[in-house]
Amino acid sequence: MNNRQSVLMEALPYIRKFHKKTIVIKLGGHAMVDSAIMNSVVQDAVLLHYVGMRVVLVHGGGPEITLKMKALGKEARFVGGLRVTDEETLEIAQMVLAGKISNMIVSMIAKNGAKGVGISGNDGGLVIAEKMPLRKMMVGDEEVEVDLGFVGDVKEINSNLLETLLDAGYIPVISPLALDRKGNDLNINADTMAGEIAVALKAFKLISLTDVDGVMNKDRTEIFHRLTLKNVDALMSDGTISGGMIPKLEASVNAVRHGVEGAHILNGNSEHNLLLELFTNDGVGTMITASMISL
Ligand SMILES: Nc1ncnc2c1ncn2[C@@H]1O[C@H](COP(=O)(O)OP(=O)(O)O)[C@@H](O)[C@H]1O
Ligand SMILES: CC(=O)N[C@@H](CCC(=O)OP(=O)(O)O)C(=O)O
Repeated sequence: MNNRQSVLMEALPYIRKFHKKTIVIKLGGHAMVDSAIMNSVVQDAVLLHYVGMRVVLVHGGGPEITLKMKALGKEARFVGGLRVTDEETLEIAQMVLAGKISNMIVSMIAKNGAKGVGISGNDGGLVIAEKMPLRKMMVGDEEVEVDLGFVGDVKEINSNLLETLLDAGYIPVISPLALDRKGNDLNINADTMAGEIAVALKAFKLISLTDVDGVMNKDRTEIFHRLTLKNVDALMSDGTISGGMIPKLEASVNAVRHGVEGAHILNGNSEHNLLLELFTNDGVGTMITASMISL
């Protein structure tokens, strides 16, 4: 077999295993800074769709929201990886996420020959959230409680709308926004949203595309290719994990704990990493599973 033949043959068992399985792919804002690279991610997603997977995209857009805030003279503040969201910030997030990024992804899907449908958690009662309770954080030596504002905790997912779209052959593109039970708007972390959606859809995989090669050790010299829930727990408590990696790993752990077979974190800035992670024996990023089983 030549090289090209062996690459295709290596993919075959995976293509067979993933056929008709649901895969939730989270496109992180940091992996969407270059439109050529983003197009390659969308191409991969369309390929997965055409080899028979049920593909759901959840997008972020944190860096772009921060840019828009700066342009309007507002400073962005994060607590535990979550954006402190006042009314004006919420409006900016809605404009950037649902108004711009979602549309852009749907157009890219169309250019690559499939049909995307852009929705947010607000649509059809997809995601019901509740304003997050006060969060504790350390300021110097002192623990203070911070109100994150219009930031939501996901309480309920009604996946009927998604199942209907998937059954009809569409690729849903979901913005991380939701309503509470009274219809008030909330900003949701995109990783949290993707994890909850993966659980509700009983997805086989949750893949998070970001701007680092995977989960790394404390001095960021090495990546962990395989982690169990126990390993993640240890990394979370020894300070190895910080910033935006916190909600990413919390979402991965939540998904795997509730039946998703594997949560993957990989670099979306390297072209076609998604295909390499799914269809090669070694993969490229970090795979989190309940225990050390081979998938
Ligand atoms: N142990 C770790 N390994 C890798 N990245 C980490 C780790 N701890 C914190 N991070 C940070 O998490 C970031 C990814 O999260 P985030 O910025 O929210 O990305 P995205 O916008 O793609 O969701 C990385 O750029 C890195 O700075
Ligand atoms: C509450 C909260 O933090 N919401 C996020 C939503 C976007 C997001 O999560 O984007 P990334 O995946 O690119 O980080 C925010 O406002 O930035």
